[in-house]
Amino acid sequence: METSLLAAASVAAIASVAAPCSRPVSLRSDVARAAVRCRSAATKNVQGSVLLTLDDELLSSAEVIQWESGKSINAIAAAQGIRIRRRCRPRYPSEGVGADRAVPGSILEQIVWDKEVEVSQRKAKAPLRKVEDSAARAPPPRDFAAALHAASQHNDGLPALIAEVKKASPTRGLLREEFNPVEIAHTYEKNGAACLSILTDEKHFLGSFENLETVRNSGVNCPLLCKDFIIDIWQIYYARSKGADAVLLIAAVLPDLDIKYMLRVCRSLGMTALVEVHDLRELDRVLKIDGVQLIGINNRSLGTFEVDTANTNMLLEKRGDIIRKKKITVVSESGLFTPDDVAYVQNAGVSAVLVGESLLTQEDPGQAIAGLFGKELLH
Ligand SMILES: O=C(O)c1ccccc1NCC(=O)[C@H](O)[C@H](O)COP(=O)(O)O
Repeated sequence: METSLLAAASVAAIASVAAPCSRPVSLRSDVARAAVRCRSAATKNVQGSVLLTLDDELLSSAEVIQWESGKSINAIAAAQGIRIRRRCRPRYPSEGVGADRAVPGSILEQIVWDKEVEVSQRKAKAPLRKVEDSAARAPPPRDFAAALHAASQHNDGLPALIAEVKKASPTRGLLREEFNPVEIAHTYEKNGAACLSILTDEKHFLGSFENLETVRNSGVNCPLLCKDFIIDIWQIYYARSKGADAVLLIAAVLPDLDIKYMLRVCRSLGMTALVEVHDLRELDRVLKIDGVQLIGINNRSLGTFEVDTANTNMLLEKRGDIIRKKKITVVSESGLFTPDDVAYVQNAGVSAVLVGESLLTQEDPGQAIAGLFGKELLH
């Protein structure tokens, strides 16, 4: 696995990461119980703020029992094939205290551990109630899924483009020396991008919420995906308050119950969730969750960084029928560089592509879009 300067620097930082934060697991159980009790009314969480009005049961009784089973969240996640261990969640005796917990098993686990510390610090400065109020005052969200659908219908037969604003990444290090997110965003939109993906993770991607907010306020019209590693609903409200129209929910990180819960939070805010999978087990988990509109198939393994567009083809060969039956829109993500790459994933059945590196590493990202598709996109 190629390690970048960013990854090396982060490994050094992980050693000093703060002790697990103190968010009690019981909070989740309390919310779960409250959600079950108040199925058709506004639900208040233990901080007393309104989470969302439930139009149907948020959690089945079986799921509440699961939370209250005394099993650790990591044990529940591991049973779903999730290899990312959560550090900030209290450890149960059964999980042991071995030194193995000090070293991340993958860059994704490292990102999640860093994210837990970051979110904990942000929440200390801006509690959920405050961020909910900010989100409520933000201009209404744009329809991310509708923008993709419209573009895929009028892109002269080509898939819709989600163009990514990303300065650096763990695999490639610094992608673009001269990085002006607003300039890149406008160039993308002018050259046919249907939506934009704005990296907001600072530590591993040199992104920021300031970038998201300035792009939103700069007159860009297309919907914006806050590209971050969501582990807590607080982040969804915060992204909305900064102008995001969509967020990414990564199945390799989030257990089913988190995804289900976060989908409802997104719906309550009028936002779209792009639910990302990499393998068949994750796809099958997500296909069992009601309310999923968009599935992103990441061609990059977030564990090994290997990138293979055949991943999109393989998963759609196996599950394309059920996806079409459920009218789910599929986005192929990562490792797309040429018109042949785009044609390959489109023939597999996707109607949108998410592209970063191949656009950002070229002098003119706008011309790079025409190069990627083999012709200019209609816009
Ligand atoms: O891009 C990385 O190195 C990376 C490493 C670990 C987790 C996520 C990572 N990237 C996020 C993405 O999924 C990509 O930014 C996005 O799909 C665009 O991919 P690309 O066109 O290859 O830049």
